[in-house]
Amino acid sequence: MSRSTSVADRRDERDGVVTTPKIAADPTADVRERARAIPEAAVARLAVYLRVLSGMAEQGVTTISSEELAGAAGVNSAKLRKDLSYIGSYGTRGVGYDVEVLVSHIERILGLTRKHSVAVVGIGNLGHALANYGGFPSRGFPVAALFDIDPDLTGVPVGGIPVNHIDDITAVCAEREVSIGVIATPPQAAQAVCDRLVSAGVQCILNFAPVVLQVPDYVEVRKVDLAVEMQILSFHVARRADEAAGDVVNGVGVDGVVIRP
Ligand SMILES: NC(=O)c1ccc[n+]([C@@H]2O[C@H](COP(=O)([O-])OP(=O)(O)OC[C@H]3O[C@@H](n4cnc5c(N)ncnc54)[C@H](O)[C@@H]3O)[C@@H](O)[C@H]2O)c1
Repeated sequence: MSRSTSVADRRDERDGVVTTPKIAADPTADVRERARAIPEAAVARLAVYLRVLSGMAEQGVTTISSEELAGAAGVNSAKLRKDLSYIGSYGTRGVGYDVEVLVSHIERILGLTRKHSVAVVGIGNLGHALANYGGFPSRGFPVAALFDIDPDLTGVPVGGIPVNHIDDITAVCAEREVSIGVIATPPQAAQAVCDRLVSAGVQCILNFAPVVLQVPDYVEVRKVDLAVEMQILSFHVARRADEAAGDVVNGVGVDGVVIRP
């Protein structure tokens, strides 16, 4: 009995809905179809669920309720159930989700069934930290190549990998089958580095430099900006303070207690 389809079938029975299970002739086409329909924010949350579930699997946990998983991932359980419905995982009432099955569903949707070799370009403060971080390989992203323009860094091992000169980027990326390029150069060098990565056949770019990159349509770019994250935090703190002040003005204390004049 296939665990994933039986879980979905049981949900249909529970809800009194009779459906003919859709069996895709090509199972990978089904995964691609589902993946296209998932909102971007849900994709980010799926990655968080995967991290939590992988940690639980390592501790020997075999099933988990939506409330437990939602709590550990920091979302509410309605949102979690909605997110997991995008990938066709519904869980079983009273039992929850099979951790192993859910991990493999999410991995398939996120395209993690094969490894993605990573190249880091710009081996300064940030590049050193990324190259030395041991957490990427275990999650399917081995760091395979490092590049810098500084000739003094060429050949110097960082995190066990010798730095290559940026001029060798095409040959090294092809040889090591790099599929993700991480840009950790100063902003003024980032576009040229991006162009070189794209010419070398890299179609996924993670950009840490504070600059908007121009890329062809077939290239995916994600920008990481910790300052923006902090600005968002600051916005939420300010809004909460404004709301609390407004409540006091309107005669309601922060804990919902009515304040009498
Ligand atoms: N996104 C974030 O939250 C975040 C946080 C910290 C830093 N940054 C950004 O990351 C980048 C790196 O910061 P850092 O502190 O590590 O800088 P850094 O000056 O320590 O290192 C930059 C490295 O890039 C190399 N470099 C310069 N031009 C290059 C080129 N054309 N090709 C290859 N390598 C080249 C330099 O030789 C140097 O080793 C900056 O753009 C910075 O603004 C972003």
